[in-house]
Amino acid sequence: MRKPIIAGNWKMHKTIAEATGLAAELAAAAAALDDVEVIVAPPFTALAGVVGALPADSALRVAAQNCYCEDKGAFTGEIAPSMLVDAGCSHVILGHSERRKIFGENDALINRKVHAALAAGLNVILCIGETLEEREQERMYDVLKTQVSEGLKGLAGEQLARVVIAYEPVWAIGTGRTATSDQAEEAHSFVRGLVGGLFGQSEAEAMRILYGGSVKPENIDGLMARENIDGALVGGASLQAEDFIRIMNFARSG
Ligand SMILES: O=C[C@H](O)COP(=O)(O)O
Repeated sequence: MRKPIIAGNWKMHKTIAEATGLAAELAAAAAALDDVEVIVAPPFTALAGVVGALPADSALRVAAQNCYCEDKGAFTGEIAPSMLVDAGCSHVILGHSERRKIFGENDALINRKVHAALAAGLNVILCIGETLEEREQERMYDVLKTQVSEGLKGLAGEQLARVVIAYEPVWAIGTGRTATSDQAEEAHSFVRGLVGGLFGQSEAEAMRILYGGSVKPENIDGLMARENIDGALVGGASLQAEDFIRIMNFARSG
């Protein structure tokens, strides 16, 4: 039985005060849910503040939205995985489609980041997903296959256990156009099969695969009801406590 994960990606939103306030509200709600793992990903500037505002035994975990693949050095503007650990993060999101598209990150760089993050002791949420054009050209399976095999390249089984995959069809992100639960289940089942082929059946069965793309309180239960959907990576609806708490609660009952 895979424990569901509900993760909120706050992207480039929230001051330190706003982030710590929201995190405190979410932590109180997460404390009542021992059957769902809840993660929030504030912007870099708010990470230490959010961690510091949480009780020591908080059920709410904190992720960064990105990191670099080196531990230190002359990399102006970048953040090392060890710095995220120092700030109190347990997770890092890597390979988000906004990083791929806007900042030109490719699978090779993302794979280096995955290795560096795991080596520093972080858990990784690896994002994958096809664009609308790739789907319409029936290249979706090829794209997912490349992103999974290149993103996870060279990992050992112990490392894979600290990786979560987030399937986020790019056409569903921030558009209000959620993938149907059939579309999402089809992609998740394909991704689980890929992981099985690369690492083995039991590793694939243990892997949590999250869906992301316009997840809301109104559609989370239909998604969570599907066999291969183990939670959600939520953008817009994670920015206010009420919606995100509703999503967390649906994930429990789903
Ligand atoms: O990381 C989260 C995704 O990009 C989904 O964002 P969204 O829920 O605003 O569509």
